[in-house]
Amino acid sequence: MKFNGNHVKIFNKKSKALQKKKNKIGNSRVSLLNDSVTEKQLLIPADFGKHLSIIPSKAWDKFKKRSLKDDHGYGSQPEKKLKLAKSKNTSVFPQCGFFQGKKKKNSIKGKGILFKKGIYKSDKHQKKSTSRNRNIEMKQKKLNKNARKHKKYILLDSSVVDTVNAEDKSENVHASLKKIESSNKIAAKIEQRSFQNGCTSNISKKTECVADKKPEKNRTFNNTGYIKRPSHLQKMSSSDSKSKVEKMELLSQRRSLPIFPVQQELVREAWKNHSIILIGETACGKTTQVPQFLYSAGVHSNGVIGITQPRRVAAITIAERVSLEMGIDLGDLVGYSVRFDDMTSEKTKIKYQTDGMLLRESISDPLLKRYNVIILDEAHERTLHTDVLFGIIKSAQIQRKRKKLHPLKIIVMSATMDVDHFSQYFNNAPVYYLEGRQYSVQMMYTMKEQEDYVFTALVTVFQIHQYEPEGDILVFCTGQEEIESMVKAVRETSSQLPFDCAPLTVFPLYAALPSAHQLRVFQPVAKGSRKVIFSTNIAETSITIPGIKYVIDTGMVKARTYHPGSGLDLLKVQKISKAQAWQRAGRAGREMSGVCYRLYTKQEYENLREYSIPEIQRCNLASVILQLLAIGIKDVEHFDFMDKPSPEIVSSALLQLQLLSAVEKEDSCWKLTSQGKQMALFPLEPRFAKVIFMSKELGCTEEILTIISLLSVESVVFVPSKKREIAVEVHKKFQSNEGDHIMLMNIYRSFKSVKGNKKWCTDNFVHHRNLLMAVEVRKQLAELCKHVGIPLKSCGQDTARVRKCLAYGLFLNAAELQREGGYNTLDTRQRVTIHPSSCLFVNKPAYVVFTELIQTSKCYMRYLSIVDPDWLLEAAPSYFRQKRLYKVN
Ligand SMILES: Nc1ncnc2c1ncn2[C@@H]1O[C@H](COP(=O)(O)OP(=O)(O)OP(=O)(O)O)[C@@H](O)[C@H]1O
Repeated sequence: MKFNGNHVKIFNKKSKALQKKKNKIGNSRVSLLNDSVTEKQLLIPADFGKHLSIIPSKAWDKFKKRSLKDDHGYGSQPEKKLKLAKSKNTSVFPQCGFFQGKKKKNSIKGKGILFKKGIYKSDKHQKKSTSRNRNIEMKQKKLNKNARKHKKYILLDSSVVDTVNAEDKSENVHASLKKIESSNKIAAKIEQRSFQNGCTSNISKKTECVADKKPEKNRTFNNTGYIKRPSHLQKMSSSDSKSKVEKMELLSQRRSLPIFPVQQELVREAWKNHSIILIGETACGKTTQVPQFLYSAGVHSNGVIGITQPRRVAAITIAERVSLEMGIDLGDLVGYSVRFDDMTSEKTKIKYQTDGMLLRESISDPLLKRYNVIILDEAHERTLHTDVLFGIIKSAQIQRKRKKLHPLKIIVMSATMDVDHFSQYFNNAPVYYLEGRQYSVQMMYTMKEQEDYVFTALVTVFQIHQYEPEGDILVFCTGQEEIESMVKAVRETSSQLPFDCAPLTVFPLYAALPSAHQLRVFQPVAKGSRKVIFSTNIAETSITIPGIKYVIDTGMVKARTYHPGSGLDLLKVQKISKAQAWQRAGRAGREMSGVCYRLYTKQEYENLREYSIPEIQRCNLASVILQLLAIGIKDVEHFDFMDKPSPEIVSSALLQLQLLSAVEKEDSCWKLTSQGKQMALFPLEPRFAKVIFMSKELGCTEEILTIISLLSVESVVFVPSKKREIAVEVHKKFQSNEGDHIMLMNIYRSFKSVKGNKKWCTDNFVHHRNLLMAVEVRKQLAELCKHVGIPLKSCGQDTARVRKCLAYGLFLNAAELQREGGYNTLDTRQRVTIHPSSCLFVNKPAYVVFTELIQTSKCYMRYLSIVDPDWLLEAAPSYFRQKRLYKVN
C-alpha cells in the first residue's frame, strides 16, 4: 500500500490564525512566500534564534554550539491532485486529512466507507458537499456507477452509514480542550486503578522504595511460563465510578470513529472469510473497535479473540481503553498479557497481548485452541515475533481445518502495509480498505536538509510552544541516551522561560523504562502546562496519547542488524521507512486535528524506502529457531516465513544452538535437547539462558541472575559530560579487575545495601530507574529458575565461578589479545577493540568474553570479563579445536 498524498498548507493567507499570529509576533517572525510559489507557508528564518525570545541567551548559546547552520523553515507542500496508488490493486484514502488542502466546512473526512480490494476512486470524490449525508450519498452513487463500469470492485452495503453521528463535531479549540480533559480523566483513572491494583505498572512512589522484595507468594505460572497475577489482584474497578455522562461521552466518541458505520459489513465479512486483510487510516478505530464488533456479533463463538501488538505499552493502554469503553473491569472480559505482566482471567474473551506472548503460548498449544479469532495488528512492523507468528497461525488454521476443529479466523490489520504481499501469503485473503479518518493531520517538511536532527527537534519544540495553539507534543528520537539528554535540555531551558510563558512538562518514553514510568505519559499534566514527550519508536504504532496535537518526526530510528559472515549483531541509527513516517504522523490527529513536523525535506521523504526490512532478514535467529523447535516445528529450515531469511542466517543460528547444547540433529532433523526445552522457557537470548543453566552446576545463580538482569535493561551507569572526571572517579569503587560483569554485580549489591536509595544513585552516577527495572526483571527470572528447578545459590566472593559461567554461554563472543596489542574475535577473526568505558580498557587481558559489539569509528566490545582459555575449550571443545585455540603463557 502506498501512501503518497499531498500536503496541506499551514496557514491560509486569509486565515484568522495567521493574522492573529502576525499581529502577535510581528512579520519578522512569519514571512509569506511569493504567491506564485505557495502563498501559505510559515517560514522560520535562518537566524531565527534571535527571534526565539523565550530561549534565554545562555541556553541559546548552548544550542548554537551544536553548529547548526541551516535554517529551519517548515514549508507546506503545494496541494496536488490526489495520486492513486501505483499498484493495480491498491487504493488511497482520498478524503483523509493528509490530503486535504483546506478544512472543508460541513464535509466529512471520509468516514465509514469500506471497499474491497481493487477499487478505483477518482479525484472527483473530493467535491465539497453541504452535509455529511449528501456527501456519503454522492460517494455511494459514484462508486456504484464505477462498480458497474469496471466490474472490478464492490462497495459494501453502506446502509449503516446513515447511522453516522449526526453531530459533525466542529474542531474548535473549545471542543478539543474538552476532549483532552475527558481523556485526561481517563488516563488519571488508569493511573489510579494501576495504583490500587499493586501491579508492576504501579506509580513511582511504590516502585521507588523497592529493593529486592520477595516474590509474591501466590504468583502462579500461566501456560506461557510467565507470571500471572493472583486473582484477588486482577480486578480493577472501572465501571463502578464511571458516571453516566462519561459513558455517554465514550459512546459518542466511538460512534464518531470512521470504522463505526461499517460495523455490520465488517462482521459479515468476518463471518464469511477465514482470513481478512484490513487496511485503514491511523486512528480510524481498527484496534479498539474491531474486537468489540466481533465480540458483540459472536464471531468468536465463545472462544478468545486475541489481538497482537508489537509493544507492551500499546497492549496495556488499549486494553485499558477498551474495557473502559465497554464499561467493564479490566482483567474480566477484556484483558492484556505482556512480558512479566498478565492481566487476564478465565472470563477474558478480548485479549490484547504482545506478539511475543502469543508466540510463547503457541509452545504449549500450537493449534491455539483457546482462540477462535486472532487479529494481527500493526502487521507492517514485521518484528521477528510477528513474522514467526504469521507462519504459526497460518499453520494452526490449516491444521484445525484438517482435524475438523473449530475454525480459526485470522484478521491482519495495519494502516501502512504491502497488502498484496500479505494477501498472497494468507491464501489470497480478501483485502478491505476502510476509508477515512476523523481528524486531519497537516504535514510539514523542512525547507532544507538538517545536519543535526536533535538540535532541530529541540528548536521545533520551542517554536511550537511559542507560536502554536494549545496541544501536547510528541517527539520521535532514537534511544535512551539521546532522549535523556533532550529531556534535560528542554527542562533546563524551560525553567528559564519568561514569566508569562506556559510551563512545559517533559517526559521520556523508551522500552527500558519501568512500566509505571512509561504510563506516566498518559497522565494529565497541570492545567495550563504543555506536555512534551520524547520517545523511541515504542510510541510509533497503535497508541493514543491523550492531548497530542503535534508530532515531531526526526526521521531516524535505532535498529539492529546482523551479519552472519562476521558474527556481528550491531545497533545502528538509520533512516526510517515511509510506512514508519506515516505511523508517526498518525500519533497526531486522534482526538483533534494535528500537525506533524517532519525534520527532513519532501525529497528526503520521497527517497525513503517504502517499508522497513523485516527483522527476520536482518537479525540473529537463534532465539526464533529455539522457539520454533519448542513449538514442535521440525523442518525449521523450510518454515513458511512470509519473507524467507537467508540460508546462512538460519544455519548460523542452528550452529549456535548446537554449540549451546540446546539442539541436536536426529535423522537429518533438528530437535531440542532436554536442556534446550527448558532454555526456551526463558525470555532471554539462548546464550544467556545457557549461562543460567551453567550457574546451577557452579552454584552461583544469585550472581548470574543479577548480571543478566542488569544486561537486560539499559545502561545503569551514566557519565554526565560536565562532571565526567568526578563520575569516573566515583565509579572506580565499583570496578573490578575481573571485568565489567563483576562491576555490574558490585553496583547492584551496593544498591541493595542502601535499599535502593535514590540520592545514593544520584551521588554515585547510576540510573535509579534502570536499577529498579533490573530488580523487577531479576525477580521474574528467579521465579522461572524455581519453576525449572534451579536453586538460587550464591558463590559469595568466589567470582571466578561467575566468569566461568559467562564463558560457557558467551564463548562465541570471545576475543584473543594479539601481539601488537589489538584483539581478534575467536569466531571470525574480526578485529575488535575494548570499549573505553570498560574496566579492562587499560589491563588488556589475554582472553575475554564480551556481551555486545558496537560499530562506530571502530568495532568496540562492551561489557567484558576475563576468561581462562581452558574454560572456552571445555565449553565447546570441537569448535575451539577448529578455531585453533592455544593457551597463551
Ligand atoms: N487510550 C486512549 N485514550 C483516549 N482515546 C483513545 C485511546 N485509545 C483510543 N482512543 C480513541 O480511539 C480512536 C481510535 O483508536 P484506535 O487505536 O482504535 O485506532 P487505529 O485505527 O487502530 O489506529 P492505529 O492504526 O494508529 O493503531 C483514537 O483516535 C482515539 O480517539
